[in-house]
Amino acid sequence: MTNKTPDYGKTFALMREGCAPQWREYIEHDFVKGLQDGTLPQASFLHYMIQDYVYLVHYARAWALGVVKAESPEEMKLCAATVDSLINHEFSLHIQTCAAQGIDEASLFNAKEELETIAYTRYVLDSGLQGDFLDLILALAPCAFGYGEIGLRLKESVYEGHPYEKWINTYCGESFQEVCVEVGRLVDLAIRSRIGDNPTQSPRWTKMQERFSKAVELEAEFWGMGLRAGSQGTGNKGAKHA
Ligand SMILES: Cc1ncc(CN)c(N)n1
Repeated sequence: MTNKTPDYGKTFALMREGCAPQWREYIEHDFVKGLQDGTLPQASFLHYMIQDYVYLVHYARAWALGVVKAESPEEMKLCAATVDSLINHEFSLHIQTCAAQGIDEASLFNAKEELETIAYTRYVLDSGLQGDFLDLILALAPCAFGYGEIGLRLKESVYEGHPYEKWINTYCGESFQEVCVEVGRLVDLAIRSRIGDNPTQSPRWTKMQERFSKAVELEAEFWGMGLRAGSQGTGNKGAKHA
């Protein structure tokens, strides 16, 4: 497993370091280990994918809120490009994986949300509704950076026929990695234009780190929800359980 920190910008490196234990719990979660060695129960994976589709719907709404809250054309364009990448690319992985199990997109869209899904997505949306652009993107960023790092770490373990080959290839793939680099650029740009070149010296830094760290914790809870589903045998096809 590669442990090198990916280069997603200056803020990512600082924020990741600022919540190192929580970051480890996120990217080294048992769910991720199960994806890597293929031992994750299919029921856990399917339940997670259904919930993750719902998560991505709200996550795309939150990026669209970024378009609303942006304060420069570049910020606006980067947020709009991320909305496009989510809806027209990342969604496909979930739609195809679930379709292979007989679950269509309409059922995914109407799936019943788990508490962890509600907690994480509404936290992100509320960060943007009650806060400003920085609050919003700091709550949004761990999603991209974490999956980017996990994708790169798991890349070496994938082989043809690996049960989670498509998932791993999506997140280590060029197009998702490009999104992570662009999100890193956006976060650095937004911070520099609002609070300057030494953000850790800003009175706002502690709150900014808290915003990021909370989203990281919610990511680990989200994996936990997926694992529990497999152990309880609730990860079946029905939208009722979804
Ligand atoms: C919960 C979660 N976090 C992050 C990602 C990567 N976009 C995702 N699909 N789902």
